[in-house]
Amino acid sequence: MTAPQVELLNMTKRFGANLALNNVSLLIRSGTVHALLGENGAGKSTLVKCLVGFYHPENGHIQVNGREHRLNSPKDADALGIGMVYQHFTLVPSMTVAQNLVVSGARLPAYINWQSELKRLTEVTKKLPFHVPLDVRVSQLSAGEKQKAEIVKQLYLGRKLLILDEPTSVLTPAEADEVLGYVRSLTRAGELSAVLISHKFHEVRRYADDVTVLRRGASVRTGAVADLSDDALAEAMIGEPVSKMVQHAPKSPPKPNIVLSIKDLCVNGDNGLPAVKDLSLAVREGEIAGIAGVSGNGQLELVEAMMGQRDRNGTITVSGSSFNGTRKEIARLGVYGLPQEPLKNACIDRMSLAENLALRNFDRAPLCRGIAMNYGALAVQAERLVAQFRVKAPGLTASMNALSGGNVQRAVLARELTQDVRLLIASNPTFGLDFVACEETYRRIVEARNGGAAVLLISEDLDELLGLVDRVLVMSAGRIVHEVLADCADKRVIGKYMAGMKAA
Ligand SMILES: Nc1ncnc2c1ncn2[C@@H]1O[C@H](COP(=O)(O)OP(=O)(O)OP(=O)(O)O)[C@@H](O)[C@H]1O
Repeated sequence: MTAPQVELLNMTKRFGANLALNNVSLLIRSGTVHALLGENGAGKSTLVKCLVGFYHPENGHIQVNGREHRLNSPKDADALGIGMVYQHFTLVPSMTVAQNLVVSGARLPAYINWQSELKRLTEVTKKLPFHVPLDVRVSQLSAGEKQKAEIVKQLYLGRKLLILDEPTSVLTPAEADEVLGYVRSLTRAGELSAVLISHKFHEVRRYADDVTVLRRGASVRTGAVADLSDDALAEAMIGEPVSKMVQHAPKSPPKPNIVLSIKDLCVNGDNGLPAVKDLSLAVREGEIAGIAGVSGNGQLELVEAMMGQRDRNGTITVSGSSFNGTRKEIARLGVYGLPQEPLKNACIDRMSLAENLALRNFDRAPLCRGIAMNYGALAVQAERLVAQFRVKAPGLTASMNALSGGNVQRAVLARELTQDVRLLIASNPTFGLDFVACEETYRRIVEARNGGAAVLLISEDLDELLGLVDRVLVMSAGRIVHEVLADCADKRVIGKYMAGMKAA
């Protein structure tokens, strides 16, 4: 048996006055998958970053197979066979998968024998239940393939404790099953121990043996997954009994006026090849139109072209006016967005939370008087939005960098959804959110629709999409290949179109 037993004991970590971990202990039994659950900002990432030597706790220590170790840097974790697959990608886009894997080792020889390395790599990938193309540049891979390559990299590096931070958010349900099923089979064979951070209860139930719930930096519940119901886990996460899901306001039928109209849109991807091909669609007032599709089928390029961040051919109009995504047009036409990776695409990470909350209206009264900023009004607005959307942050003046992933998402939601929204473009808006925040996001999107906004929702989560939208459009290889009213939608048919097949 080579899978280690790893124990974290009494870990305490502060960021300034913020106690991110408060005396947390965690036992990862040899050959098991241990799930970590917790609301956004509960301390999950901080805990695992201590385990990979990235953060240094003020107190506490780590034992591997009963022996105490001090992790001063990620190199120490590497030497112990501990590795992590992050939410963001770490592979070099301009290199092939094989090149990335070979140069990822901590110690590189002066001379690389590519032939023998490639042989070794082929041996590793041959055993996998999924395909990872070794000779393709990472920039050409879909998000799902990149995520699989990240996992293969860790296995190739010989990790014995693998930490997976929300690994399935960019995978289709079938891919998620392949990847997590494989990790579980390695743990069951005694070759690996694993930590799985996830917000999805069904994933925890299916793939994890044990679970620990963190709340506000403390471990509040731990045990075998089989002994804990979903309600018990949810209650441990939020600290009170869970009331049933938020009831969405009843929907009113969409109005005939078209808000967003896209005609014959063509957009190239980063590789210079067409990513969106002659795409046309329309979204009406009071309607949520959902774009379903496996990531990497042109959704990103479509959104970027709509928001003026990418060259395009074809026409886009909002409420009858030509739309190029300029700041003036956005304000005049009421176009707001919840983009993917909000820290990168919707925030200025070094600026404060309060400043980021004002990015849409800093140049309008009451936030500015003439050319002078009114910092008092900026703070009042930030306080109101933080309370209303329950953003947890070290303070209003903390930089966006200091917020947990889910709280960045909440802050962007707060900023975008409290404007006069006439068109909302939401791209995987619940990526990384805990279940309470997901429900809140759904409620607010539905409220925007019921208030008369047109909503274009792009989501790789088919269940989420079918639960929210009025009409589904399936995007595959840059085109809309299928369209159906949500009430008549058949998940299997949509799945086939998503996979590029024609339904019978
Ligand atoms: N580099 C940092 N500087 C200051 N505070 C930080 C830093 N990183 C995390 N924090 C704070 O520590 C707390 C725990 O954050 P952490 O990222 O560990 O939460 P999480 O459970 O992983 O959340 P999520 O589900 O949103 O990813 C939060 O209050 C966060 O604001």
